[in-house]
Amino acid sequence: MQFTIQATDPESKARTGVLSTDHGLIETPIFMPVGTAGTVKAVHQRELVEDVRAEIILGNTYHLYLRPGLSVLEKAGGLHRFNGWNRPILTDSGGYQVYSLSNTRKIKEDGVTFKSHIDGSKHIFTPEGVMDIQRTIGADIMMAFDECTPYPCEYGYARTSMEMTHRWLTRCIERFDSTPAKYGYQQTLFPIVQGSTYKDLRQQSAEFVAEQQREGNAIGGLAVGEPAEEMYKTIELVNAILPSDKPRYLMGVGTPENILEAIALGVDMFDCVMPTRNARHGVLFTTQGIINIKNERWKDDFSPIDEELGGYASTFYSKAYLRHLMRSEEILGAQIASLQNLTFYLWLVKQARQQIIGGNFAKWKGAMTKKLMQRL
Ligand SMILES: CNc1nc2cc3c(=O)[nH]c(N)nc3c(CCN)c2[nH]1
Repeated sequence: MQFTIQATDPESKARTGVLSTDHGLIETPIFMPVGTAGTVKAVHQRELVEDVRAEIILGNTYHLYLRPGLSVLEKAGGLHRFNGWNRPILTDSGGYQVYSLSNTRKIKEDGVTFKSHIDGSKHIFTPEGVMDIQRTIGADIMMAFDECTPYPCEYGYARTSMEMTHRWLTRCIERFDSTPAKYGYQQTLFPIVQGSTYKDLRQQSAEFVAEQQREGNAIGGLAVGEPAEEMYKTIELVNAILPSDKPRYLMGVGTPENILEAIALGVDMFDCVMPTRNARHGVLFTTQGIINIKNERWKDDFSPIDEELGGYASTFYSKAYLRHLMRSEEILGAQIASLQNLTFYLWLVKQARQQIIGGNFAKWKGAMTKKLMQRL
């Protein structure tokens, strides 16, 4: 997998690049829609390509392992063949999902035991096991098995957790480097930096991860409730240590403001459930600001959802109509709102990319953030 940096912003750490995989090219900065169980919720593959202009989507080891399960995915020839998405896929390694979904998890040196949130069955995820699972899913980019350190936590816990994540990373690398890709195209492994919000731990973790010299690196353990300022300080610290010629993926982030700030700090890849989750609750991100479409004020506003954004749903349907659908709990409402928010997120990173190329990203960022985060 190759990463080529194209433009850099003179007044910040922002840069644009192209990530080439066996399933095609990714232009960075990029937002990756989350397709947890093999689908981006309520969105067709064709809409993801033609309206959202998504370039890479996420899958989750935890969900796909439990359902549809490895034998179905293997028989299908991997997730790309199963859901028809023939562009790049990144899969998260399951640690975070076990942490956030299964309240019966136990963390041991060997791995994490948990009960399925679906049927209560008992399972264990080990570094080796999740490498094998991600080989079977067939993601172009696989994530190392880590513990997302909870926030806040004592220094001692953060260090112990980080050190275990480092030992698990060594086991992931050994397993990954000694097992073949299953479906004829290359896969790559990204390690994940932890260390909570402790400066020295974050430095240690970033150095350990950089030493592995992998083709891309991720920053984990953020967007877990810490103040935004803590997030930004941590990103700045870690990005000063991670190699600048490799893509940097900030996991689970975030709002439009977080994303623009992190791009200025040198982050290239993002994923977040916010666009799709907020959409299902009627909270829309638009080029004019944030709209809660269920609000009375949109009752007879027949203007398009987001004229400036372009794309089918945003220009074809009115605010009043979408409000009606959401209040009626019509499935179409979730579909339209999800398309709006995902198209917006891809639009946002594309705008950032153009501003970086134009050399005025830092100036543009401030005014754009203010406009996009205002509540209409
Ligand atoms: C929403 N906030 C958030 N923080 C994360 C941290 C990790 C993290 O530290 N490790 C892993 N493996 N995943 C994370 C995720 C899931 C990303 N799709 C996170 N999401």
